[in-house]
Amino acid sequence: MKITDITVGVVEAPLITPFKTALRTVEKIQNVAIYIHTDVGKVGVGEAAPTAVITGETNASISFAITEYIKPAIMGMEIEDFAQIMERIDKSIYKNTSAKAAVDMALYDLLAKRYEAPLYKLLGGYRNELITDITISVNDVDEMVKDSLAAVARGFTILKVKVGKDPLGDVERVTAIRDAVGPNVTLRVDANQGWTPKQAVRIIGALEDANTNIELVEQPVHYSDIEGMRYVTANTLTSILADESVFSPKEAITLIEKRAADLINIKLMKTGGIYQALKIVHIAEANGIECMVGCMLETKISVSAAAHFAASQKNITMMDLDGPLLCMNDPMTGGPTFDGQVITMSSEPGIGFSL
Ligand SMILES: C[C@H](N)C(=O)N[C@@H](CCC(=O)O)C(=O)O
Ligand SMILES: [Mg+2]
Repeated sequence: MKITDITVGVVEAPLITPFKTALRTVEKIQNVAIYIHTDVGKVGVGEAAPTAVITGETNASISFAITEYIKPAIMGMEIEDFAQIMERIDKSIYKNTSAKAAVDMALYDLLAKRYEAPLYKLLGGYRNELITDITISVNDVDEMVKDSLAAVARGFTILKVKVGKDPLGDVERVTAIRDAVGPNVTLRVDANQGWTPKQAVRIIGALEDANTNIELVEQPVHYSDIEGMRYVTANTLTSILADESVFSPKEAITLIEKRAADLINIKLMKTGGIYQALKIVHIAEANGIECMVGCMLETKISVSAAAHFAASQKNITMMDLDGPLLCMNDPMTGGPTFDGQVITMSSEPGIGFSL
């Protein structure tokens, strides 16, 4: 199966409510969709999210990287020569991980279609159902409590609570949410780099003293402050999850060697796709570190690819794949179903979309 063309388009979805973190506020998803065409008429589909504050990429940079660098490097290649294609993509341009991720997932879509298997089965097929958390945007306490109660009423049992924008109010935010939702809801806290190491130890300690029973705290400090991550991990009892600090397998090795986190959040937009993500999950597994699979503000196209990856591996024990649940409309038919917190894998070949 030969690659004959790669075309780039746009995928848009207004969000149900504004998405707010310590890093940014977004009201509408505007991502890049890509289609890889082949000589046998099969088409692979992928998506890239321009998360400039995390990956440094924009819509324009993603489209340019794909059409001017990645596409020329792999045009005409046979899908079956998969590792060679991946090597060419890696060498075609430095970083640009979301652009690479879109191409990588479209190629995996084609590879699985070639062998007539659902992608998650081809990758390892560990489970066929996933439970995702849902994000509670950072806002005033009352609004976050209201949003948390609404999510619980919709059946969500795991909330990912965004903090870090106003550190002085964060203990009150999380404590109020715990009081409102009761003890049976799992709370994850994501500071998106918003705290200093000392603030993080103080805030997490206060949450521990208040018996808020937080499952984990994600990326408490600046992504480049690995010593700060180590300090927070060493000085708190709550599990610390690295997100923005880990893009590549090498960064995962450094983080693990320095004991700078207890857990790793893998996102295809950070790794450059499934091929590199598999390396991170295996490095982590060999070191006894469990992984989450997360997403950026992404629609069902790329979150479905992430779901296939997450379903395939035993060592992926946490899912933050709520992108499609935050969108007003669904751009695709077919693929995994997103029904409340339950994501169910489908038996269609590839990622599963009807194109
Ligand atoms: C959408 C997901 N739940 C999430 O929070 N992802 C990121 C932030 C992504 C973004 O700003 O687009 C995270 O930090 O985990
Ligand atoms: Mg995060």
